[in-house]
Amino acid sequence: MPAHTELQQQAAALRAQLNRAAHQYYTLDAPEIPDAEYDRLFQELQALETAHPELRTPDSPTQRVGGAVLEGFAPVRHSVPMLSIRTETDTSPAGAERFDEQVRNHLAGEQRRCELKASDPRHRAEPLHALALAALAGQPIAYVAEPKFDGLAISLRYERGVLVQAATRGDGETGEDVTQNIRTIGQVPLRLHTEGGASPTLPVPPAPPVLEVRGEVYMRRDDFEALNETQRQKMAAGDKAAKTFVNPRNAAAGAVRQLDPAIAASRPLSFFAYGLGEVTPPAEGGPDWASHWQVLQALKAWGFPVSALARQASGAAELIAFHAEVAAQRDALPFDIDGVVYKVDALALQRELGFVTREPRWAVAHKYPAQEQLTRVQAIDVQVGRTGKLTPVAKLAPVFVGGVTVTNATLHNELEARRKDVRVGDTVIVRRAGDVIPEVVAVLPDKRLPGALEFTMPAHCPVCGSAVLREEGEADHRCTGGISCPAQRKQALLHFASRKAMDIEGLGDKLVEQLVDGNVVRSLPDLYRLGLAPLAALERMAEKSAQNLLDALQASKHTTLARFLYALGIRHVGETTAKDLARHFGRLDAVMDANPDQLLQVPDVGPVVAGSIHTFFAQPHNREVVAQLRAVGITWPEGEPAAHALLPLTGKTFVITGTLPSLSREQAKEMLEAAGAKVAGSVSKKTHYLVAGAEAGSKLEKAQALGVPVLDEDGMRALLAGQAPLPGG
Ligand SMILES: NC(=O)c1ccc[n+]([C@@H]2O[C@H](COP(=O)([O-])OP(=O)(O)OC[C@H]3O[C@@H](n4cnc5c(N)ncnc54)[C@H](O)[C@@H]3O)[C@@H](O)[C@H]2O)c1
Ligand SMILES: [Zn+2]
Repeated sequence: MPAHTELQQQAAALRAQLNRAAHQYYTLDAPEIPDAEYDRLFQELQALETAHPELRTPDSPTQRVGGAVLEGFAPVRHSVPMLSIRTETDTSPAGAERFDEQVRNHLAGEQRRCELKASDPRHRAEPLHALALAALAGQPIAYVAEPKFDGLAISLRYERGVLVQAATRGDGETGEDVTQNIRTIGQVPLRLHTEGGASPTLPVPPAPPVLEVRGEVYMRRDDFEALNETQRQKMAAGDKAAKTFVNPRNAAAGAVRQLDPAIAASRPLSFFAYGLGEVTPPAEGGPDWASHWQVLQALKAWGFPVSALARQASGAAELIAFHAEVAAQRDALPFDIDGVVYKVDALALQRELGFVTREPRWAVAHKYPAQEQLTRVQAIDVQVGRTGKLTPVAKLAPVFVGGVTVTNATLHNELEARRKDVRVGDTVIVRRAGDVIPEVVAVLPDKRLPGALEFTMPAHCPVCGSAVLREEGEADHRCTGGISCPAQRKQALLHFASRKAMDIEGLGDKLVEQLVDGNVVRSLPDLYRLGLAPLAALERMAEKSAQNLLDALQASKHTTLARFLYALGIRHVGETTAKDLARHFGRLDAVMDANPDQLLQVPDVGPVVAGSIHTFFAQPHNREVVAQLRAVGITWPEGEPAAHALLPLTGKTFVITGTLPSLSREQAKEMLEAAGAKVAGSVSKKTHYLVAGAEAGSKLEKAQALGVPVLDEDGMRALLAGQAPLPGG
């Protein structure tokens, strides 16, 4: 048993560590350690203080909630404090059982106090609530189970149904006035929906004079990824102020606690309501809730988003089932949750249970495996993708995060790796949430080993040795080896075979791996030269599946030009662009021989895409691949060559206005477009002709002012028939 002063020092050290982390997290929205690490230290301190209550100090993080009010925000005093929730970190079902047991134990304790003699100071005068007695008699307790959203708590104050103030939790007693920022969140009603209601099936209670709604502001994962992608692009473009966010929670907290509402407005935030603060009921006909579930229904009726996952649950068994069910959905949810919350449903029982320091006794947060963990970088590898993009990947000491063991985490590109300054040997925070690839989000600088070297991108492709290039204004480095690079060959084959490309069923990862590694397939046309015997000789390949693959290859030979173009894996040519190209040019040769100017004629093709297509077909080896693919029998129906370029009105822009004598505007538009013209919605300097009918208004005036030639329907028809000279053209 350590000496007492030693324990004191241990407690003081933990408190210092936790206080620093809490400041970083709550006040600065920039945590330095993962939550799991914080929770571990917190529990260590809690255990120490429980074993030795004399070590507890009033300023201990175990005795307080949240953080300080930031300078610049007006403080808001919460008339009903905003508390924390006790955390159950045992992620197994036992966590739910323990909570149910604790609730019962507390009620049993109260019952014993009732039974004591009136002379005993521990005696309790008023009897236990009937629901408590029922629970003690062995009836399952009614709970509500909800997801625990990973965002930041907000209190919304409505007076006579109108949002008047929004505040953060702060230290639980005093929060920050963030009304301006919260108003920018579309999901937060500015006025309670009391008439008609948000849902026609729910009875809508009248608005109480004062209603405080408590809930969580959060950022959806897709919004978060998009925000970080934008930030990365800004950084690549040289914006020094831009930075990426560690996780959706911090991005959301940073946006809400932002002194400039314009910035807050530009960050995509969402909201879930889950409870109430102060409520002043009207004299009569006001809310008369008996349960938390009823409160949630009322919130929904007033127009607040309430999670569809929230559910009534009877006894520990149903809590356990809920925990498991939501766990199974966790990765697929559009937002982060770090656990579920169980709440005693009956408000009378909640009152009976009351609070301890910073937490209600009637609720518990039952956690899931953390989505962020600490681990060590053992190496930084560079992977080469289908298009030759080089991605630095941190090889990690295996770590259980977000429910799976992670050994790789992306560093995106050299710029990101350097900005985060990830080095071999570093202790880092890894995040894995949902389907997103695990990511190193930050380094713990204190734990860096001496002599650790800064990361640099290799000058040569680690797979094929070709030179590595970074295009002007691009964040990514690329291998210049093309499909001669084995890394790109595998990916090129997989892409070629994929459903939206040549759709070769049965040609998956494992097989491609074997075909390329075994040098059986060196280029795309090799696929169509495969014989039954060598295929059937491959690992995990029976003659039957080999034959199936040959059949699939045979079937894939009849395709469309769009699929074929997409299948070639030309950089920047996705499915849509491939379709546009096929429609525009009709024939493959026309695409291959098009110069960038001609490519720019294709709708939605810009200079970058045009350049990429042109470069691709300028490579002799790519033309060779195409020729061989055609030689092995790949065919598609070819259309009219470069039809538009030969039409009489190609390159001319028309605007149509007013009522034409015999044509609808839509018909006129179709006729013009069939002749190669573009039909625009408004007149500008770039307009070549205005076709005007009766009651032409401002467009006619504008055309006249700009000197744009004006045609009537007959004039247009003449032009289409090639009879009139092109005036002004
Ligand atoms: N990484 C760090 O350095 C660091 C530092 C301090 C705290 N933290 C993290 O912050 C958390 C600390 O807990 P806390 O005291 O701030 O509160 P908490 O997050 O554990 O629990 C209370 C909060 O849960 C939220 N919540 C989400 N869904 C809810 C629901 N359905 N019903 C009710 N409440 C719901 C509310 O915002 C409420 O304020 C822990 O997860 C801890 O790891 C991390
Ligand atoms: Zn290469």
